Amino acid sequence: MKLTVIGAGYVGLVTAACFAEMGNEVVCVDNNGARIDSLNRGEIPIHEPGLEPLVRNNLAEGRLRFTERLADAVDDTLVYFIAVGTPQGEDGSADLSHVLEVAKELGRVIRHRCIVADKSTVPVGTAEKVKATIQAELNRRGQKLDFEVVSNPEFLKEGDAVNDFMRPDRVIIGAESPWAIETLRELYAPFTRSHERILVMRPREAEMTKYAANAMLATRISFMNELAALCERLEVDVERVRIGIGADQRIGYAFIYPGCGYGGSCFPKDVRALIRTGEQVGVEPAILKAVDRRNEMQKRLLFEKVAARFGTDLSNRTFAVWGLAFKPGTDDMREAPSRVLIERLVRSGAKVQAYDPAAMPTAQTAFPGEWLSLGSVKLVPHQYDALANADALILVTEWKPFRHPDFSRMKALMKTPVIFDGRNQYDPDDLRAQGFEYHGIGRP
Ligand SMILES: NC(=O)c1ccc[n+]([C@@H]2O[C@H](COP(=O)([O-])OP(=O)(O)OC[C@H]3O[C@@H](n4cnc5c(N)ncnc54)[C@H](O)[C@@H]3O)[C@@H](O)[C@H]2O)c1
Ligand SMILES: O=c1ccn([C@@H]2O[C@H](COP(=O)(O)OP(=O)(O)O[C@H]3O[C@H](CO)[C@@H](O)[C@H](O)[C@H]3O)[C@@H](O)[C@H]2O)c(=O)[nH]1
Repeated sequence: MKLTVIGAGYVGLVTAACFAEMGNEVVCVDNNGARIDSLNRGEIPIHEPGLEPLVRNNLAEGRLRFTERLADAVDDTLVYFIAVGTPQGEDGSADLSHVLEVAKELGRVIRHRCIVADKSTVPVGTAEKVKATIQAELNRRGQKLDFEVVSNPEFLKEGDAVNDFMRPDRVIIGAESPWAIETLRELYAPFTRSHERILVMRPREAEMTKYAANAMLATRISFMNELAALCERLEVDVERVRIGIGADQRIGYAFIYPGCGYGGSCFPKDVRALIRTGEQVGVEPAILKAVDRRNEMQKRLLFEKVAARFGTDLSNRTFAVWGLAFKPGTDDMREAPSRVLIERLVRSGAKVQAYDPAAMPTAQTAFPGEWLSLGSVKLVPHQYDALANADALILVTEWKPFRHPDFSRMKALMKTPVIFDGRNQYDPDDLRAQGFEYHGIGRP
C-alpha cells in the first residue's frame, strides 16, 4: 500500500518504519528540516531500541523516504497518517494547532480518493474537525473528491515502541465506511495474524478509548502512590502490598509500581486534556483531578525526602542523580520527575552530578545553560562518576545498569552512603546490612 505519515517523532517515525518493514511504500513528512536531513542520512534523532536498523534497511530498500514537504509525498497515497504533536494548551486542553495545520495542508494537496487516519491523541470530535478543515480547503480549490477521516489511535510505549507497534494488544479503527474499515484491516493484518486484535468502532469512540486507556493507567499509578504514602506512615512496605494485590488476577501486576511520579509526553497531558473535556461538557472530573494532583505531589516527593534528611539549605551539598529520562529505554525528558527534583536541588544551592544512559544529549538542552556552565548541574560520562564525593545518591529512573550496581564501589566513592530510591529498586534490609542509609517510596 502507498502511505504517507506526517510527523517524524516517536509515533510517526515508528509507524513509518514498521509499515515500510511490512512491504508498504511509505513517505514520512516532517516540517523540521534538520530532522529530515538527518533521517535521510540514516541518523535517528531519537533513542528507540530497534528503530535504527529498521529505518536504515527500509531507506536502503527504497520502501521508506523522508521529505520536508507534504506536496512531495506520493501522489497516489491511499492512507495519510497524522502523527504530529498535540501538546498541552494553556488551559490544559489538547492543542490541536499542529493537527489542524496538517489537515489544512492535506486539503491543499490531495488529488485522489484517500483515507486520512489520525494517530495523534486528540479529543472526541476532532476527526469531524479535521474532515471539515480538509473539506473547506477542497471547496476553496473547487476540487471534488471522496475522502474519509478515520481515528486510529496509537498505543505504543516509548522504549518499547517498535515491539508494541509490531505486536499490538489491539488496533482500534474508528471509521464509518466499509471501504475505510477494510483498507485499514488489510494494512494491519500482518501485525495481527496470530489472533484477531482489530477493533472497529465509531471515530468518537476511538478517540475516547485512547484517553480512557491512558487515564486508567495513570489512575492505577496515582492510586499506588497514594497507598505508598499511607504505607510509609503505617510502617508497611508498599512493595509487599503491591505483590499481594497484583496476585489477584482481577488487579494484575501491570502499572501498579509506586515511584516518584509518572512523566512523559502522554499521561500528564492526556489526563489534563480529559479533565478539560469534563469541565467543558459539565462533568466534574473528580477522579482525574485527584490522579493529576497526586502525581504532582509525587514528583516533589524525592526533594522533600532529601530536604527532610539534609535540610532546605543545600549549599555545600552534592547529590548524585541516576536517571534523567522519564522512564528507562528512552532519551525523552518531557515531564520527567528528574526535572522537578533537579530544579529544586539547584534552587536550594546543591550541586548535582547526573548520569543517564540515553538522555545526556537531551539534558544538555533541557536545563538552563547557566546551570551547566556554572557547575550546578554536571552531566557525567559514567554512572559511578556521579557518585564522587556525593552526600547521597538519588535514583530517579530504573535503567537496568542501576538495578544491580556494585554497592561496595559506590560506598567507597560517596561522602556519605545515603540512597534515595525513587523506584523501589533495592532491598532496604540488604542495603542497610551493607551500611547504607536507605529511603524508598512507601517503605519503612
Ligand atoms: N510518544 C508516545 O509514546 C506516544 C504514543 C501514542 C500516542 N502519542 C501521541 O502521538 C502524537 C505524536 O506524539 P510524538 O511523541 O510522536 O510527538 P513528537 O513531538 O515526538 O513528534 C511530532 C513531530 O511532528 C512534527 N510536526 C509538527 N507539525 C507538523 C506539520 N505541520 N507538518 C509536518 N510535521 C509536523 C514535529 O516536527 C515532530 O517531529 C501526540 O498526539 C501524542 O500524544 C504519543
Ligand atoms: O507501574 C508504573 C508504570 C509506569 N510508571 C511511570 O509512568 C510513566 C509512563 O510510562 P509508560 O506508560 O511505560 O510510557 P509511555 O511511553 O508514556 O506510554 C504511555 O503513553 C503512551 C502515549 O499515549 C501510550 O501509547 C502508552 O500505551 C502508555 O503506556 C513513566 O514515567 C513511568 O515511570 C509508574 O510510575 N509506575
